[in-house]
Amino acid sequence: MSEILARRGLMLVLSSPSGAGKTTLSRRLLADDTGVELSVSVTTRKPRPGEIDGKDYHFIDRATFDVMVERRELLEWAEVFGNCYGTPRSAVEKTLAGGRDVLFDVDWQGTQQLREAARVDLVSVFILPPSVEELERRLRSRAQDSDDVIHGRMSKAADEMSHYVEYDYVIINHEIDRAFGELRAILGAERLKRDRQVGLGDFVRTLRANV
Ligand SMILES: Nc1nc2c(ncn2[C@@H]2O[C@H](COP(=O)(O)OP(=O)(O)O)[C@@H](O)[C@H]2O)c(=O)[nH]1
Ligand SMILES: Nc1ncnc2c1ncn2[C@@H]1O[C@H](COP(=O)(O)OP(=O)(O)O)[C@@H](O)[C@H]1O
Repeated sequence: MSEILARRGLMLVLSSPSGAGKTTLSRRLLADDTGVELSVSVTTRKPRPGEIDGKDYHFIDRATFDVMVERRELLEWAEVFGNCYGTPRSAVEKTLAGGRDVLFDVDWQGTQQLREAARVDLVSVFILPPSVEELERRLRSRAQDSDDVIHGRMSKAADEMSHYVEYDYVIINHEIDRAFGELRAILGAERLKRDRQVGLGDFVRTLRANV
């Protein structure tokens, strides 16, 4: 019985306009698959009701954020909707080295920076809403943002959605179970890519030697 081959961890990025469903999909994937670890971002945004410091985000002040940028402790960072967000470098490198996959919920600016830093490890997925009306309905149903914030995020949605062309895969989130099945299919296929399976050459040589 051959042991399960080791593999190199991949960087799975989910981006979408606010309200399209990336947090919902991320939480389901983390609950469903122990091989995936969330990259917990730092942000200067204030916590929303129910958000847990250290789990959803590391909530920090602007001065601390700027120090992390200066010390190059962030793999990428961006200003989004007037708040700063960034990916701490050390946790990502540790998870990838352990052969586990890292899940990122970052905007198109962060995805561009991650692609420049680690193109071969990156798998990028853009989540689209089924309609603008449904997007706004979901933002309002989430009831985590004020009317002003919702208006601001809707006004940015058109520009954000124009960046779908930069992503490897696109999921239209009509219904959450179907969208989650599609996300799992993408991850499953990407994990089986030949150049991510460490030790495949030796395994095949052994097979061929025993014919
Ligand atoms: N570049 C970058 N973007 C991030 C990071 N964390 C979150 N974001 C993005 O910032 C935007 C706002 O996130 P958030 O305030 O949680 O609102 P949400 O989109 O409604 O969930 C979203 O597009 C996120 O993908 C990060 O570490 N880096
Ligand atoms: N397919 C869907 N159908 C209906 N509601 C959805 C669907 N996907 C997500 N939602 C809901 O829409 C709201 C926004 O989803 P969320 O995951 O927070 O979006 P994002 O992280 O992209 O801003 C949440 O209340 C979530 O439960």
